[in-house]
Amino acid sequence: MFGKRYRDKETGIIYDENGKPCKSCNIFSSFQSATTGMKAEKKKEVPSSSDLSNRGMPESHTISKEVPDSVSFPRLPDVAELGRSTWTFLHAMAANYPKNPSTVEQTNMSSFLHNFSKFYPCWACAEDLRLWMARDGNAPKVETRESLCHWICEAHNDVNERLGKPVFNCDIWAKKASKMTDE
Ligand SMILES: Cc1cc2nc3c(=O)[nH]c(=O)nc-3n(C[C@H](O)[C@H](O)[C@H](O)COP(=O)(O)OP(=O)(O)OC[C@H]3O[C@@H](n4cnc5c(N)ncnc54)[C@H](O)[C@@H]3O)c2cc1C
Repeated sequence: MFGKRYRDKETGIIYDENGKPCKSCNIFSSFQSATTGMKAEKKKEVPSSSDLSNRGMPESHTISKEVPDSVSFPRLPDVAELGRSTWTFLHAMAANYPKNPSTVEQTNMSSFLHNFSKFYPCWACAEDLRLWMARDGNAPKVETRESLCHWICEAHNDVNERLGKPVFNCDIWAKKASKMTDE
């Protein structure tokens, strides 16, 4: 089914408009089996909360009210863990942004990035990002997928520079990143 994004209800695999499995929407193993022509294991149905009651079940099947020790509890990430996950998200978002976005999509992306710079959980990082964005020529470049990939790379480089880390060549990065969904 080309020209349209869709979910294959039978396999659970999600496809992009180019007819290829969406790299950012699937678990890597499902993606691999789809590209090698194997049929992915059908996703198991998640029981609804009403199915989870113990009504009519033998005692051995009753659901414990206690949380098992193996469950890890939510905790706040540190700046590096948060940063790595966030850069992964931002670069992936740019690589999946429309190649030729509509005016509405451009406005929405620009608003998202301005709001992101207000709510990023490391407030000090967010403050620096807002200062960087306010400088001449640093407003979000949302006109095309490639321009957005370039802009996120430049934003990342600004932090890299401040932290004394190597910087990327954003011209090369943006060309590569904006074609990742076509590979
Ligand atoms: C908006 C924002 C602001 C931040 N501000 C601060 C701060 O002020 N102080 C602080 O200590 N930390 C800050 N961080 C976190 C910091 O950027 C790093 O994420 C963290 O230090 C972990 O670094 P890392 O070496 O694992 O690689 P990361 O910088 O997290 O990068 C992950 C991977 O991305 C790739 N990469 C690197 N640069 C680029 C680029 N320009 N374009 C494309 N890919 C690239 C590399 O392969 C790298 O391994 C910030 C994070 C964000 C998202």
